[in-house]
Amino acid sequence: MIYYLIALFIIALDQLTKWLIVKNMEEGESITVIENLFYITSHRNQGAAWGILQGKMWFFYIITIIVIIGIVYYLQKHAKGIPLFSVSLAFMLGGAIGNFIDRLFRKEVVDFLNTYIFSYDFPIFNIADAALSIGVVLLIIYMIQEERKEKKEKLD
Ligand SMILES: CCC[C@@H]1OC(=O)[C@@H](C)C[C@H](C)CCCCC(=O)CCC[C@@H](CC)/C=C\C=C(/COC)CC[C@@H](O)[C@@H](O)C[C@H](O)CNC1=O
Repeated sequence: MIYYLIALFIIALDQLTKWLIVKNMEEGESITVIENLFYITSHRNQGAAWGILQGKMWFFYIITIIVIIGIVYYLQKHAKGIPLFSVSLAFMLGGAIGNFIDRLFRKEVVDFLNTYIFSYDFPIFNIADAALSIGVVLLIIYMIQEERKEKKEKLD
């Protein structure tokens, strides 16, 4: 149950930040937070990561609904009592729903986190993308841990 609250918190934070950007900034406007490192740039994306599949909203609706159903199923059936697994799913659930709300009501996704750390042209993203990516990373860590545990049990 607590994990749905984590997802809800992520959705609220994501939608609040996107609302602030839409309300207070023109598209394309950029605010320097840390010179050459981090900017807040108001940006819109009708596609997925790196702007792939521009405008294919139906495709995104279908994929996102499948992703959401899959996450809830795993949260209920397989992740009970496994905090790391549940948190990774909660982060992905929050992120997926956050962008889903944008795609439903805005027909595009609001992005504003503009960093130059990862690589020069790292795309501008939002809280939902960050939550999704963190969820993916946590899931990979969990799966590696599981792998090691199984190997160890086989050796014992
Ligand atoms: C993060 C998933 C993207 C997110 O997927 C979603 O919504 C899901 C729920 C629905 C998609 C239709 C399905 C996933 C497609 C797979 C994909 O895309 C490969 C992702 C790799 C990823 C590692 C997990 C790397 C990193 C990306 C970025 C930022 O990472 C911090 C760049 C974000 C900017 O291009 C920004 O403009 C994107 C815009 O906000 C719309 N966002 C989406 O489509």
